[in-house]
Amino acid sequence: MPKVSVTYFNVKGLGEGIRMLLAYGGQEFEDVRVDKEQWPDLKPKTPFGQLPLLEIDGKQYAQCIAICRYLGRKYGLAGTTLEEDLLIDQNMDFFNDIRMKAVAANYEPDEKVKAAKLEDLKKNHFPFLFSKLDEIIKENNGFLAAGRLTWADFMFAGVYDALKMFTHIPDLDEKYPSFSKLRDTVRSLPKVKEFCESAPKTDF
Ligand SMILES: N[C@@H](CCC(=O)N[C@@H](CS)C(=O)NCC(=O)O)C(=O)O
Repeated sequence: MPKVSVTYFNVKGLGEGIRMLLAYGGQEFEDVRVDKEQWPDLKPKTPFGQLPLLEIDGKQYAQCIAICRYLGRKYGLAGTTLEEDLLIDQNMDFFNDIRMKAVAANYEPDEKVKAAKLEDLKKNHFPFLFSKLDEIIKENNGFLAAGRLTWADFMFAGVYDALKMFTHIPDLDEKYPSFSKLRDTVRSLPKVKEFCESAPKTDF
């Protein structure tokens, strides 16, 4: 077996999909979690100055969606046609667009501007985006695409709790039960469950 490690911060966020996919594939890996103090030294040694980072036999790979897509292909969780792959990518990118909107507002340094941006998202953008996402998941038998489990669901499940926090919509789970259900479906897959139970506990 190759020597594999995943390096990320001690949260689920963008690293969790990769961790869960490796667990699903039965690949042993070192789950490296760096803290704020270690990060400045490591940053220049990563491909793009960011985490997560996947290492396979000493070779580094970055960009979480690309990594999840690669692991999905490896473990039989990709599309069966080019068009199915396109739909998986399409819905993954849509979900990521929502995430990026929420993240951008939260990283706004001016508190007043931040509050205004969040308000605008909640009023004018999230209702459309989340109902669309809900519709997509319902049309796909509870999954993000292809009507069955794919690698994109692992990204979704890893990021969902962080996204929820960034939206500041405390009843997101109640408004759209399909979201937390999909997260739980992935986290309940036998080998994934085992990983989640043994991993450090984090809120998001
Ligand atoms: N496009 C990258 C984004 C990675 C990213 O934003 N990583 C953040 C943590 S979630 C990071 O490394 N932040 C620390 C920094 O930029 O110094 C991916 O998908 O992997």
